[in-house]
Amino acid sequence: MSEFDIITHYFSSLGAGENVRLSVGDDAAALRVDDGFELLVSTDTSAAGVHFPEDLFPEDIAYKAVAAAASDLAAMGASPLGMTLAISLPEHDSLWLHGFSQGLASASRDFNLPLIGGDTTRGLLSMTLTVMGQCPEGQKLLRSGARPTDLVCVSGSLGDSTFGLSMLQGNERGLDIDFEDQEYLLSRFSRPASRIELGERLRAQATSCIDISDGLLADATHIANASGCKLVIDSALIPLSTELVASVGRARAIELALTGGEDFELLFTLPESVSVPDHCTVIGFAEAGEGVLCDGVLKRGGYDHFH
Ligand SMILES: Nc1ncnc2c1ncn2[C@@H]1O[C@H](COP(=O)(O)OP(=O)(O)OP(=O)(O)O)[C@@H](O)[C@H]1O
Ligand SMILES: Cc1ncc(C[n+]2csc(CCOP(=O)(O)O)c2C)c(N)n1
Ligand SMILES: [Mg+2]
Repeated sequence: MSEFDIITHYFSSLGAGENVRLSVGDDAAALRVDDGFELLVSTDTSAAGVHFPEDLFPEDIAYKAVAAAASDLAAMGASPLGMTLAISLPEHDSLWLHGFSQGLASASRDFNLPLIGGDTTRGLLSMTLTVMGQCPEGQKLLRSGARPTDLVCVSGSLGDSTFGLSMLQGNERGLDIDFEDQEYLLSRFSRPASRIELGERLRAQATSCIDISDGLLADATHIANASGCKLVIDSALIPLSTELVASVGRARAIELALTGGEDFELLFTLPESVSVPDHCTVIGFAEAGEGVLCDGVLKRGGYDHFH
């Protein structure tokens, strides 16, 4: 199969969407942005051995890569318009590519991101997704707007994904974990959610927002630094899944939530007057100062590619 056969066979049928004017097949794609909206663009790489174990199911590799990229649109309060995929493949493996394109199709549907273009090359397994979304002018969510007295909130539950990865890597064999809990925790790593609807709901309400990709402490530090204030967090308030607590106990679950990363939940600040959305939890507040104070101690930590 040639490069162009691969594109035609696996990557050319997911490109239709409400705002897509021109899709796969030309030298560039064209998207329409609605009147009064602005275009938001974000790009994310997923590399074998760095973002996923090489032997993860290809369906999950694709799904996770799209979810991780879509999560940055959610963090900005953007509504999805489309995505491009630059993929490098070590070889032509039709079984692998079939699975990959199935996962890509599911994620494209779930996150409302038509695949409008890309690039296909030979190389170490890696994919770079560029996602595009739109937001009414002036309503996008930034990291920089948190103000003293704002509430610090987080969606969903934290820590599941990093523990799911640890299970996949065979590090948790000593634990006796219920089969359904295992399934849930693994899926939180390989099929993460992306909180697009929550991001849209937070437009013009949240004073700051970020998605949790590097871990709660690291991403809270990004909000604190960008906003020029301190975030005060009570670890006892961090939302944890019953599955994670049943598997590792509360103390380790909190540690995983603080530093694990790839939960792809939203961390945001709200003025006290705004009601907290469903499935979100208040874990602290903002005050004058700098850094992240967790249980009375200034803390840092989380995932860093070069540490
Ligand atoms: N090589 C680069 N060239 C230009 N800008 C970059 C580069 N790498 C990162 N950035 C920009 O730096 C900022 C912070 O990037 P970072 O990767 O920490 O955020 P993110 O995209 O939310 O993270 P994640 O990759 O976990 O989703 C973003 O605005 C990003 O676009
Ligand atoms: C095989 C394997 N080892 C480790 C990890 C954990 N991991 C990789 S990147 C990242 C943060 C976000 O990255 P980025 O900032 O590039 O989006 C985390 C928590 C993984 N997913 N797979
Ligand atoms: Mg992000």
